Amino acid sequence: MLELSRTVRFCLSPDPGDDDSPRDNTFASWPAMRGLGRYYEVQVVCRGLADPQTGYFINIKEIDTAVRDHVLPRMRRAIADEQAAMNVAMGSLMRDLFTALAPALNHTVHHFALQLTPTLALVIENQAMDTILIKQQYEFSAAHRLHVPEFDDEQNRQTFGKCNNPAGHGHNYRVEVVVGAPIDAHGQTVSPAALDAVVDQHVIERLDHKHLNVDVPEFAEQNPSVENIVRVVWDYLTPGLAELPDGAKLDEVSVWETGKTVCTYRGPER
Ligand SMILES: Nc1nc2c(c(=O)[nH]1)N=C([C@H](O)[C@H](O)COP(=O)(O)OP(=O)(O)OP(=O)(O)O)CN2
Ligand SMILES: [Zn+2]
Repeated sequence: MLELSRTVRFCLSPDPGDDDSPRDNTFASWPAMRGLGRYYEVQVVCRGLADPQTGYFINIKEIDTAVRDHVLPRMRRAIADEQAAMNVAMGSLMRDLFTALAPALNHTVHHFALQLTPTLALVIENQAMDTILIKQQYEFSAAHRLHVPEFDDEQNRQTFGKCNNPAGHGHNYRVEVVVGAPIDAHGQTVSPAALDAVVDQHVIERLDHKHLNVDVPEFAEQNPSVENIVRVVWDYLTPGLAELPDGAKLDEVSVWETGKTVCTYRGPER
């Protein structure tokens, strides 16, 4: 089985006057931005097998067309009224978008993501249509030192190199939290603002602008490596998420230590 992912970018304004723009070279987005329109990105992830002759599982242009024919008009209707757009039932909307898209792509869509801001995406999967995955990214800055007290100086230097510097060093850590949130009877789901508040209180407040080895009790006895940080963040969030509406569950946490290093944790059982 192959998984093919296609990103489609588009800009919307309540007035669809830009529908006649050329459809080629859509990397930047099509329809293009007009004035103070809105920018969106969707990711369609399909699963299947490649045709032995063409090597294609599905032509990416078919995915573009399906998104433009089925997702864009629904999104345009959803934003037509500013007040209604603010209160839209995001769970229902995601389910409607998926249900409209799936037959146009022969039901090969495994999941569909709507990127709402550079840091926030909503995801719906074909086998869990009663749940939305909310993915949000955050950042904190912290200092740390990698050091094992049982090692001698040479062993510490060999193992951790410049990361063993006694005065420590810093990173701008990026954290991505993925929460599975049930869609309620009104089509609503956990709001990103509610998730942000939990992450802020339970994670950012504890780690931001701290020296992890000195200020954070969880790292008094274990190294603040990215592997340990991601598990500590998971543990901080578990009680915090109990404050969200019933049934919201932590699905995945990722921590980037640098642009090149990321560690992901899906809990002790996965
Ligand atoms: N398995 C792990 N290895 C390393 C970790 C870690 O948490 N887990 N952490 C570090 C250090 O924190 C270090 O600060 C990382 O920085 P650096 O080695 O500079 O990483 P870069 O990718 O920025 O390095 P380049 O110099 O650009 O290659 C080390 N290892
Ligand atoms: Zn480091």
